[in-house]
Amino acid sequence: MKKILITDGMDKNAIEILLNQGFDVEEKFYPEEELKEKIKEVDVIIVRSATKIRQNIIDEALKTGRLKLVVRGGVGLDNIDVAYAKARGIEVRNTPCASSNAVAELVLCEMLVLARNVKLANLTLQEGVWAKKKLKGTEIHGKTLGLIGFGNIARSLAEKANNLGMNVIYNDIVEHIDARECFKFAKFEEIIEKADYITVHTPLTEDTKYMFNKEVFKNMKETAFFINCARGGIVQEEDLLEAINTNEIAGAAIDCFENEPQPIEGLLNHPKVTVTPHIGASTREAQERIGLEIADIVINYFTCILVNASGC
Ligand SMILES: O=C(O)[C@H](O)COP(=O)(O)O
Repeated sequence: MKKILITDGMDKNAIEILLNQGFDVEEKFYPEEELKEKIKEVDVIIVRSATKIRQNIIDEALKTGRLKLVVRGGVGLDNIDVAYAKARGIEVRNTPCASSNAVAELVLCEMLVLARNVKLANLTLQEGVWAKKKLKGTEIHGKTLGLIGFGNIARSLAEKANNLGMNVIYNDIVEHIDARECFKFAKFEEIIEKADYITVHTPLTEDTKYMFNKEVFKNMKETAFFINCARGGIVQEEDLLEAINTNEIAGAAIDCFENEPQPIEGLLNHPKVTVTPHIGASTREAQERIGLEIADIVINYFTCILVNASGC
């Protein structure tokens, strides 16, 4: 019987599907040292972003040769040493589209929260201060949204923002064809200088590490907001804090931190920074879609192996 280990949770219906297909499923988080042992006993491991599948874990798996498939329920693969695993015959898969809408909706929510000073309004009212006069906000309608990276999430967000009357400009490694000409390709520097909301949607790689730093924040508008629902590490967080404290930018919304689950204090406690604990993909709908896609990936993987083995 093929054994599946799920370490960061998975939709219950999808687990049911795997059980009904005859897989032996264990759902439990193992800290690194324990995972080094556990990984030797499983054929498949299913993770989100909390579990790290680094070379040391893969090396342990190779001692028994049982691990065949690593599935990332979600998009970012920066917690898995993909090339190392694949070079050793272990397949790695993710679910690249299933959570796009959920993350795009969170970014949209963050823009409105920033525009209308919702965090400050909450904090002051909870302290008994009726700060109505100080809380005059702005509207996102008519403002410019600058997207850095134009993959599935950014495109979903671009559509929504466009429907709400925003101008959308984007930068990516390639210029995308947009027949309706709703979204305009722009240089990175141009987006930084022009946009009222800058939101990053790239993976964390050697090229994007600290892409947002002192120099970049210095060139943003004083009224602009910065949003990161992509990955910590793309942003130099100390530089972001300084830019907000010196009024170089107006504020930020951060869902992904360099050091999770213990972000730096300065960001957590700042009245102009909205913080959430990496919940972009955490909607019921997204997790259902992710679960079903994972079940499909696992079932297809083993079906193909059987078909190939029988020489069909
Ligand atoms: O890369 C992703 O899919 C998102 O960052 C969500 O990560 P999570 O599954 O750990 O919430």
